[in-house]
Amino acid sequence: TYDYFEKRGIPYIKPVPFFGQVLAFFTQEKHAVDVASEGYKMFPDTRISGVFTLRTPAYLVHDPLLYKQMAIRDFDHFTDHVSQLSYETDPLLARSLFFVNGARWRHNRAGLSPAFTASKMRNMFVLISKSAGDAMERLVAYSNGEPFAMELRDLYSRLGNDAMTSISFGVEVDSLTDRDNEFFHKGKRLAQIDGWPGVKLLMTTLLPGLYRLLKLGILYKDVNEFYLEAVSTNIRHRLQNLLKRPDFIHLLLQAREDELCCEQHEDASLESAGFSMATTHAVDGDGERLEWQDIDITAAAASFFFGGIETTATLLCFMSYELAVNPAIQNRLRSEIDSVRGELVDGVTPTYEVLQKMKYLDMVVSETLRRWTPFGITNRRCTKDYTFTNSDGNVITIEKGMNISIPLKSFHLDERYFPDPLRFDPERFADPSRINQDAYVPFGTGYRNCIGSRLGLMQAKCIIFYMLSNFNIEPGIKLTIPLVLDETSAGLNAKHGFWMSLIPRTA
Ligand code: HEM
Repeated sequence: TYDYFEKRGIPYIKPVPFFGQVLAFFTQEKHAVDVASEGYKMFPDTRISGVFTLRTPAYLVHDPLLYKQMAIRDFDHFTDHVSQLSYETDPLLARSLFFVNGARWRHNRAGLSPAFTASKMRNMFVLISKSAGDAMERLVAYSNGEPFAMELRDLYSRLGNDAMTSISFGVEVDSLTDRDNEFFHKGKRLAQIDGWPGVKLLMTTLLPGLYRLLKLGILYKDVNEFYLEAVSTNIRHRLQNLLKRPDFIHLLLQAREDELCCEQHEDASLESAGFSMATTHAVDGDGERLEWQDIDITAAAASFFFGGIETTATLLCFMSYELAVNPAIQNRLRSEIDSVRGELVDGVTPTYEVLQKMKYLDMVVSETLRRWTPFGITNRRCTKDYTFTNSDGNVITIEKGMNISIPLKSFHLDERYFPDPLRFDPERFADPSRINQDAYVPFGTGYRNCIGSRLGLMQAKCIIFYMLSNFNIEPGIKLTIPLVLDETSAGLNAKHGFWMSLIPRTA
């Protein structure tokens, strides 16, 4: 087994017997993303290297251009993600967009894309802004004009949970006051990517065979049941009372009736949600009509929740950290916020259009996604043999069935693409034409990139707008500087939390 890459002349990390390259994953001494991307720095001149996960050979892409080719031009060789969940153990996630593959993915992606157009997002943004604005009012009241300490991962998880519960499941909750409400409790379990669920999630990509063999499920059983019941009840209620609300359930019900389509004339001025937004590539669903049972609608909503909550909270946490330790950047961003306030009807509530044109806000967000990539690695499975030439002239054929990892974080921290990569510097994005767009991929690239990039960006921008309108963010006493990362989480997190001091601007 272990001579697989040797025979093909492909650089690879010498495996540890039985464990291959992933021993550190089991001992948790290194973050899983870093374990999986270890070869990237070791072999700087290759386009691809070899990895052994236990005894199975797999590939790691080093060249962003090769990733782009696989994701766009040669997409039909790489249509699938690596994980293969079963309906039996993961009834919701196995039906969700990230985890479905083949023809089913194509139909789902084509069917769901119209729910993410700019005008749909603008309509939905009203719900997001209301949810965040109401929460911020409560936070301001809580502060009573005095500075207070707060752990921001918890705060942003609550804000994100409430906003996503509103737009994904059609229910309004207030997790700042009603701290143990069932939607927050279940939502936390749904989006949990540390502890045992995180280990299982990592296993689906690092050790997919073992995961299936052990018949593990990622989501807790009670979470699957809770959301299925909640969404089915919500759907019945809407149909009986002819209710309409600009959220995902409404759009997915339209999809069920075959009424969901892109607007004939999308307003071009709404299109971009910023530099980092993933370009959309139309996927053809082969004209086949999808049956949207309640379980499919619940699965789609749950997948938006699962894919969107932690990633967006991570973006907000690290952005707040950088603003706290770089007060000049924070002040400049706050000045930009104050400068657009006159354009808002009530001087307080940000609109989609106003956020969209805030350049410095976009620079700060884009740089945070580069420096602290929330989703550090993605993957593809080779679905048809693929041949390309390596940098040394060696012709390589990736065989059907092989797994491929794409180290998004490594691209972002590679000094060949981003000089002085560990420095947080929004100025890099002052002139986007100077950014290597193949190497800047926080939302992945190609047909299977993130479907929710516009939503994630607008939500994060909205929340930070409210935060800086009301508070100065300063490092709290319990904050570790520089941050110590939690090596055991499947996502990106601070080991000791994001402890900040929030100083009301009126103080
Ligand atoms: C800052 C926030 C976010 C980041 C950094 C992020 C990043 C990513 C990345 C890197 C991928 C994999 C792309 C690939 O394999 O090429 C992905 C896929 C996905 N994301 Fe996001 N995401 C974010 C927010 C969201 C939100 C808000 C949603 C919900 C609507 C969402 C839903 C999804 C889904 C459903 C997929 C799978 C797409 C497919 O397989 O067709 N994400 N995301």
